[in-house]
Amino acid sequence: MKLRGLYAITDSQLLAGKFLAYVQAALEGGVTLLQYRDKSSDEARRLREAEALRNLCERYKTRLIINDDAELAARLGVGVHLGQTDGPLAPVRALLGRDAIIGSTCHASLELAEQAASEGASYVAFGRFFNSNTKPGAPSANLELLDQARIKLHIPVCAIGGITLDNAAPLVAHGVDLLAVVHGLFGADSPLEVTRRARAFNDLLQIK
Ligand SMILES: Cc1ncc(COP(=O)(O)OP(=O)(O)O)c(N)n1
Ligand SMILES: Cc1nc(C(=O)O)sc1CCOP(=O)(O)O
Ligand SMILES: [Mg+2]
Repeated sequence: MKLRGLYAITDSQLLAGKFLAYVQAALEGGVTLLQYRDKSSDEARRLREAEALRNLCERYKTRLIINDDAELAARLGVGVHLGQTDGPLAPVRALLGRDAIIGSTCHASLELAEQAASEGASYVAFGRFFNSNTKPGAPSANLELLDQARIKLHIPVCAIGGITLDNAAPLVAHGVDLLAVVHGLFGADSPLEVTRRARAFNDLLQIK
């Protein structure tokens, strides 16, 4: 199955007090991948929330990805996203098995992306493409990189960083498969608006 569509990423601060309601609203609108991103060290809460997300994802046939934490991903039988400082990919592929989705942050580097692909990444993520509320200091990437990536890479390409409904179209036109979004999806005033945004991202990607 080729990975293509909206990649919703949770944010513990942004979703405080409305976590499951907003995630469910996004799934209702259509989400290809859901990433549980929680940078805290509260292991008990992380396990509880990740289990709740796994149950929700099963209902909506969405694939769950855990940010940073391969052990938690293995425990739940789901995928993982690894950044450049989150450890090597190959042992995680061995731990999670060949069918697991493993993503790799490659910033604006095709070399990192080719290396990740050779180590068994399921997709590579480039970013950030725009100003990001969630991670303002992330290194920036541009559209030309996506053109190169389309030529050189044979795995799905994800774009991240400040993506909204107003700026996502050029990313799609330059061949992005996955649009990874925090604020542009979950920074909404109501669950209904989250669902509307998810549907609109899918329309941009021509996902039914
Ligand atoms: C889809 C996606 N792309 C990039 C990242 C960033 O990963 P990383 O560089 O490890 O930074 P943190 O998210 O861990 O702060 C991501 N999480 N997801
Ligand atoms: C987690 C993350 N990683 C990035 C990178 O460029 O690697 S940008 C980012 C934050 C994405 O959130 P928002 O959609 O609110 O900008
Ligand atoms: Mg990380």
